[in-house]
Amino acid sequence: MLERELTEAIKIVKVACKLTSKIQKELTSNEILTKTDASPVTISDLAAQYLVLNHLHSHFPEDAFIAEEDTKEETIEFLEDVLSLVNKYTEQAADIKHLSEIINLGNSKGSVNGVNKRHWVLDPIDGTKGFIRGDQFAICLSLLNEHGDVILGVIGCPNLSLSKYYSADLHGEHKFDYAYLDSQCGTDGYIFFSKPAENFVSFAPSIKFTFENGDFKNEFLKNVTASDNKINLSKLVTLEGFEKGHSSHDLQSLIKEKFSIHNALHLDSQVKYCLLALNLGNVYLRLPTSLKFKEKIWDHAAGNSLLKSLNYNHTDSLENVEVNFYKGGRYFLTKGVIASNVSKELHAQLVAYSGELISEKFR
Ligand SMILES: Nc1ncnc2c1ncn2[C@@H]1O[C@H](COP(=O)(O)OS(=O)(=O)O)[C@@H](OP(=O)(O)O)[C@H]1O
Ligand SMILES: [Mg+2]
Ligand SMILES: [Mg+2]
Ligand SMILES: [Mg+2]
Repeated sequence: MLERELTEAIKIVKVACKLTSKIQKELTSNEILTKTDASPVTISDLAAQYLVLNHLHSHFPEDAFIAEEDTKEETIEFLEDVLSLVNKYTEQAADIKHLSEIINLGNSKGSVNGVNKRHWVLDPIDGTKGFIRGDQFAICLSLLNEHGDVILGVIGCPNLSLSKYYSADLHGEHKFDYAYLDSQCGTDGYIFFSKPAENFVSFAPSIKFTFENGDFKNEFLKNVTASDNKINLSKLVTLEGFEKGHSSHDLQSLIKEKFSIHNALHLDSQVKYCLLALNLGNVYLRLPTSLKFKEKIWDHAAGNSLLKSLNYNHTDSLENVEVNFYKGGRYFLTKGVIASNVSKELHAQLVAYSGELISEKFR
């Protein structure tokens, strides 16, 4: 099931990884704009969105798209830079009209339209601030079926090296030799992918993917299973954002205090979900900094695909309800996110305390 979708998704995420990691090293300030919501966008966010949507649209013309970027706010000079980047990279000769049309395919409002279509959900660069800083970022692609269930996810992590996050003291003996896998990554990092219906999650150094007869082959594919899970509760690790404006670091610290969690990783993007899937981290905390902020589905859908495949927990941070990718169209109706690979009982306790803290802070 979904073999063709997965193959094409991996293929194009791999291309986007190559493009973005190359641009990250040479990005200049005139290739960055600030959007009206005060968040940054770069020429490579738009170029990656074009490449991914163009590829998927040509292979799956019936499908709709929800993607983060559009061309409304960009100046013409900026779009011309995006176009020359795309044309140089693909050796094609697209024009601004085609470029804008493809990028803006991502404007679907989703199921709130009452349109029962499959939707590809794309964050062409998740963690743009991390990307600009030279840190972690991810290309996050997922597919929702006609009912809005996440049925496939691919996360490309061009800047990820896993051995950095593995410690024998915290994680004990581990199934994977991360130092060896890292040595196979070159400059392209990792690709994670999953199919929840089959409880399937896998990852591999992106450079090692090859495509034969329309299918991908990779001698380094490593399958992840929930039963690999030997979590030592006294050594839990939280996964939190890097940017203090994106999640409430102060409330998250109170949770760590209450549950005696002494280890935390702060890093940008859905790379956090990848570390959770590998049990290199255990509790993803994303408590809101304001109740006005609406979480976007492209910031969590691909990560949800990994977690769902492993039967890990993925809920709101106010109430212990599963995150939902169709009721709110492009947005979550709920506030904040907590994800974990701990027991359902412990997860419920974490969310209950988080809910108390949030209610108190925003009373
Ligand atoms: N105020 C606020 N609250 C919550 N989330 C916000 C906020 N502002 C931005 N964003 C979104 O954060 C996305 C990046 O997520 P990260 O997990 O990388 O954030 S961080 O590590 O905490 O900085 C980021 O995604 P990208 O724009 O794709 O980088 C935004 O969608
Ligand atoms: Mg994002
Ligand atoms: Mg983004
Ligand atoms: Mg953004």
